[in-house]
Amino acid sequence: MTQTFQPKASHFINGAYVEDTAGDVIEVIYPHTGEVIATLHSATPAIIDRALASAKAAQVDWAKLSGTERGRVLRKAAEIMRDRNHDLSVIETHDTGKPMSETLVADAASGADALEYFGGLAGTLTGEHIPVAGGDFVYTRREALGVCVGIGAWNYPIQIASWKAAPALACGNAMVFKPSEMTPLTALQLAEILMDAGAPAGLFNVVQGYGNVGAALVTDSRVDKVSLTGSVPTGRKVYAAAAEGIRHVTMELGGKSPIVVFDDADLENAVSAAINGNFYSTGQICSNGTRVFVQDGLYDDFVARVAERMDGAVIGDPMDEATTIGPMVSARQREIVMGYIEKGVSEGARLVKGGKLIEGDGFYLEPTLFADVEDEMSIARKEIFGPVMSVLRFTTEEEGLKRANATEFGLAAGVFTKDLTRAHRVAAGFEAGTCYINAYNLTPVEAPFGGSKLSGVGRENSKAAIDHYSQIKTVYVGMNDTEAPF
Ligand SMILES: NC(=O)c1ccc[n+]([C@@H]2O[C@H](COP(=O)([O-])OP(=O)(O)OC[C@H]3O[C@@H](n4cnc5c(N)ncnc54)[C@H](O)[C@@H]3O)[C@@H](O)[C@H]2O)c1
Repeated sequence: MTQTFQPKASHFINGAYVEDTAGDVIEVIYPHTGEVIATLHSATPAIIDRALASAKAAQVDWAKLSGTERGRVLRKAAEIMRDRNHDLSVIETHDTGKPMSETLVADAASGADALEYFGGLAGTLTGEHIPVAGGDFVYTRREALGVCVGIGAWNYPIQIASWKAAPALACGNAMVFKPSEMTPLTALQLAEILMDAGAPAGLFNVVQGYGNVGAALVTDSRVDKVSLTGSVPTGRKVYAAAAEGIRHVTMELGGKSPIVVFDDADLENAVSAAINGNFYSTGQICSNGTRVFVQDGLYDDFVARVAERMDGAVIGDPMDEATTIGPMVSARQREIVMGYIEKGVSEGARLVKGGKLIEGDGFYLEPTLFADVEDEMSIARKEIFGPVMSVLRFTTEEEGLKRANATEFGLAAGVFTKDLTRAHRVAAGFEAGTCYINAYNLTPVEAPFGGSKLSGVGRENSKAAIDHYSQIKTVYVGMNDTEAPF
């Protein structure tokens, strides 16, 4: 019998758990067994109203604190999150199906990094002094936006919540966060941690719900900023809805990123990057390098070596720390991925390995390798969001780069080569927000992360995120008599 993870109530508002059973039921399912591990309720209009009202009220005094005082709370929260890492990882593994070997190092751990980083930055946020003609001067104040709404995807629940909350709170904002209905549990834990760290009630609120709850939040007149992590279709809707109220937005959306491997690349490193960039989190990562372009001279060896190393994957119980591949998040997501695998075969790609559904209660499927993939095939164009690697052959640098960029997405891109000048030339040529040279999919909080083209607007993490959670007020100071024509 699977452990259950029923929280005290569905929502966290004004410093306390709150329930309203009138909302639609949300069943939380453990992807390893298909069993229900918690039952929550989607937010009703009354719950949404309470959450926004408490955020609005809490923000005023929070913004009056010094950055150092705000930062102290965030850094304390980072410490608590690290202390609770194991328990948080167990919940995250049950919520998402991702193996403990990942959640122990990549989820709450990254969330804690964000809280610590922005906690440190909070006290450094200042405006500037600008001398102008005649002894007058201008100074700027970096001010909070107000109430920020965060909306999360299901693949990195506590990481996404923390990556949004940390810069928002550091800048003096309050937040109402809506996790994905698929993975609603750990955002509540973040709310508890912030309270335990000394955050005022109402500063960080969690409301559960389906897309309609997200939509209601985005259009409320009390909301100043919306940060979404999700798919492009949802991004389009949320961006448009936010535009109605001229709200600030950050859009972290989908991708179909390329990894370009040249003949002179270190084969094992390139293969490792392609494995991580396609199979980590069972392929459910937005920035995955799902189109692997390999130059002629290395092509056959590369495909053979990936296939060989795939034999080392340990698929199964995500609670076993030896497991490296867990189930897909849901039966539905597995169905979508199986549909793409079938398309890959029917459109003529060479299925080198995997491709089959694994029977049982959990939502498992085999990690899958396609070679001889052509640019126009569905598996080379669409975001699959599953463990499916497509290898494509290329000959010249110019051709490789052109084909790598021939996508509507622009989230990430990687190049593997030992040629220093080529590495930088290709990185400069990539149409993507986050690029890698001889590395892939590393997302330290110190570095900006985000997409270009349809993959999004704005940046998370790093100092760049501050610009997306604050605004500049200009104060002109007259030091002279004011002249008028009459
Ligand atoms: N760029 C990034 O940082 C990043 C990170 C992780 C995932 N993603 C992307 O997320 C997608 C997978 O996640 P998903 O399936 O949860 O995405 P999704 O777009 O289906 O849902 C994302 C969130 O939006 C909410 N939502 C749905 N409709 C809404 C509406 N009309 N108004 C407001 N909110 C609404 C959902 O309830 C959910 O919380 C993939 O495309 C992936 O690439 C991007």
